[in-house]
Amino acid sequence: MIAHSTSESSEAYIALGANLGNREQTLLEALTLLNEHPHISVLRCSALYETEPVGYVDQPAFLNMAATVSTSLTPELLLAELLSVENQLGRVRDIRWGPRTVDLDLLWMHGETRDTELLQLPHPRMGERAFVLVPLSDIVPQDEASGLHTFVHASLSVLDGKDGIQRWKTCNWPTESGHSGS
Ligand SMILES: Nc1ncnc2c1ncn2[C@@H]1O[C@H](COP(=O)(O)OP(=O)(O)OP(=O)(O)O)[C@@H](O)[C@H]1O
Ligand SMILES: Nc1nc2c(c(=O)[nH]1)N=C(CO)CN2
Repeated sequence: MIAHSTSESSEAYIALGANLGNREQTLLEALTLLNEHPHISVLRCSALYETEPVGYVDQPAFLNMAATVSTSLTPELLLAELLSVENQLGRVRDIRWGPRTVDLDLLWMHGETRDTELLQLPHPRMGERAFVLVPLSDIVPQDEASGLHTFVHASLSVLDGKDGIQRWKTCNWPTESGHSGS
């Protein structure tokens, strides 16, 4: 039998990015849609950061943020929900690392590792990306026993710096929660 969810909840960390359309509204709407899932609760969100594109540079600036969720879903089903929210919000996949209405990456999940084509966990590129680490550092608690706090700060200290990352706005979700289409 395939396990769809466990009786216990785990914390998971998600990176969000957008550089097409109304970037802020799309990110907030992504949080709203995730939170509407019966087995996902959004617990914390970082500030919104405006970031220069990395990888494929000929594209508009991104807004990036990070969020903590509590979920009883397996990592595979949480990823499926992230991909579903991307699709609901109009994500089209064409250029690798290219422009997108929204990108939701599963960064880390308590006690879980995966190394399949579908899902790599922890996210293999998170330690190289200031646009992920800076928002994540807003929401990873200092007393976090998993080592994630240490990982985030150690990775940030060896990156060239935080150039191209500007704190843009405090996240007011759920007060300003975007529209979920209803
Ligand atoms: N931890 C993960 N989070 C999100 N997607 C993942 C993860 N591990 C593997 N994937 C797979 O990667 C595929 C491509 O994801 P996506 O198009 O968002 O990549 P990208 O954001 O362009 O690049 P990157 O993977 O470098 O962030 C997804 O369909 C998913 O199956
Ligand atoms: N600044 C920034 N650059 C990127 C981003 C992103 O979210 N922010 N996402 C990418 C593919 O995951 C590629 N490059």
